[in-house]
Amino acid sequence: MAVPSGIGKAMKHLDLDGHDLPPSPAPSSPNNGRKYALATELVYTEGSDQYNSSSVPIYQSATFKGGPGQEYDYTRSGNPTRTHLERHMAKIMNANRALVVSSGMGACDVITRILKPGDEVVTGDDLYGGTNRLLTYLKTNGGIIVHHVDTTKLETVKAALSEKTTMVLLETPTNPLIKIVDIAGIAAAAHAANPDAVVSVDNTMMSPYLQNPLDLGADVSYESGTKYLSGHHDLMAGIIGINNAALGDKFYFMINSTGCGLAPFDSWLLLRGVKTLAVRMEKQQTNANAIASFLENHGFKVRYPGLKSHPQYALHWSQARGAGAVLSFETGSISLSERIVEATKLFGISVSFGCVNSLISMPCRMSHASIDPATRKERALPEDIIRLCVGIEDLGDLIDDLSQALVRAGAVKLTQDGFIARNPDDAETGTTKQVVDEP
Ligand SMILES: Cc1ncc(COP(=O)(O)O)c(C=O)c1O
Ligand SMILES: N[C@@H](CCSC[C@H](N)C(=O)O)C(=O)O
Repeated sequence: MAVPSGIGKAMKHLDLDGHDLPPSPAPSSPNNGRKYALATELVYTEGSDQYNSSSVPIYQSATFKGGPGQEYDYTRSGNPTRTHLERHMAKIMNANRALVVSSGMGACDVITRILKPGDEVVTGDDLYGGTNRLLTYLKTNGGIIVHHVDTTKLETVKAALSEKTTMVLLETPTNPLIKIVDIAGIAAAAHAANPDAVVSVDNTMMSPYLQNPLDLGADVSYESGTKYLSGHHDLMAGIIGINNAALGDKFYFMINSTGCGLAPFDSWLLLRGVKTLAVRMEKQQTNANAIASFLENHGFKVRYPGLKSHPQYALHWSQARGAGAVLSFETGSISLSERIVEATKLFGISVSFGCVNSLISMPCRMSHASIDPATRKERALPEDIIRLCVGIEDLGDLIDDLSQALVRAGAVKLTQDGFIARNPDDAETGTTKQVVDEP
């Protein structure tokens, strides 16, 4: 079968020792030839096969015949379906090049593999548990110095930066405390401290539909494609977007060397998912906004950048186009939080987010359980925090589900007007402002 026109162009790739490598996906052109609004670009792809197939074929082949000089030889090194996805992702991430790998953590691994013993990393004090786990491993086994600081405070970040800082790793909004980090401010400060510092932003909580870190001065934008990009929790993927060609080549070298490039079928599935990102995200954030207001109006401390009460509301909206669909709130009691989580029906108890169906979780028991309790306490991660990931279901059904769960758990009571009100005096639940249970 002929290689689809428009997919991949042969280019020479040298490995780090200067040897020829099999051809890798070509970087897309600067500015990516974006012609339309983002919602259109998500759907619109150029290049097809000799049959003008509307959906790019799945090149389910490990090898390609032909010998030296051909565009593809082995799927670990490059595959037409993956190339098509990488071109598409580069376009929507405003990147010169995108690389797709087997998971979000795979992307983080590829990026951090450029670190050497003695290098310093500045990162946040609220991070996805898996990212924290990888950084802890690098600190313990790789001789990397990792500074966890409050990245919401530019001065604190500046104090941690130096000419020894080789990487800055940011999340914004952070998972799960939904803290906002000034991408442009930190990128400028990092590059002032060390012009070669690689500023990497984990964009998982926003997706390229809502935020483009490369436009704000980041060197690398990466994310878990397992979340919003795929949208259906049916695949794992990680995406890395870069503008710097040399950095892109280093990352490609790591991907080819370690074999973590995304498989053809998953590449195809992700391409399909990305096409509906705009409609899913719009509906998800409309629902999330309403749910955040509903909870806030009933006395809960809600963390969501769509709420004016968010302490960094203005900063968030200066760098993003929406609030996303993940919010967290506290109840004041671990056992109360557990009862709420167990009482919902539409909100499924599960890790992850960005999916069409709504999810509920207790991060300290689930997504962030790998951060030891002492560190969670030190970093002020509340043990009772509940995270909601809002899907595309009917808003009325979602609010009804949450309402009945809050009532059944004893967190609220129905007033004469039929409204739900907080019930802080409930003796059985003890819903005080303090966390009363031991972790
Ligand atoms: C913010 C964030 N970054 C990265 C990851 C890692 O992604 P993956 O699960 O696809 O490895 C996750 C979740 O797992 C996440 O929540
Ligand atoms: N057992 C997994 C937990 C995955 S958490 C997935 C997602 N990032 C989230 O925040 O929910 C692990 O240990 O990594």
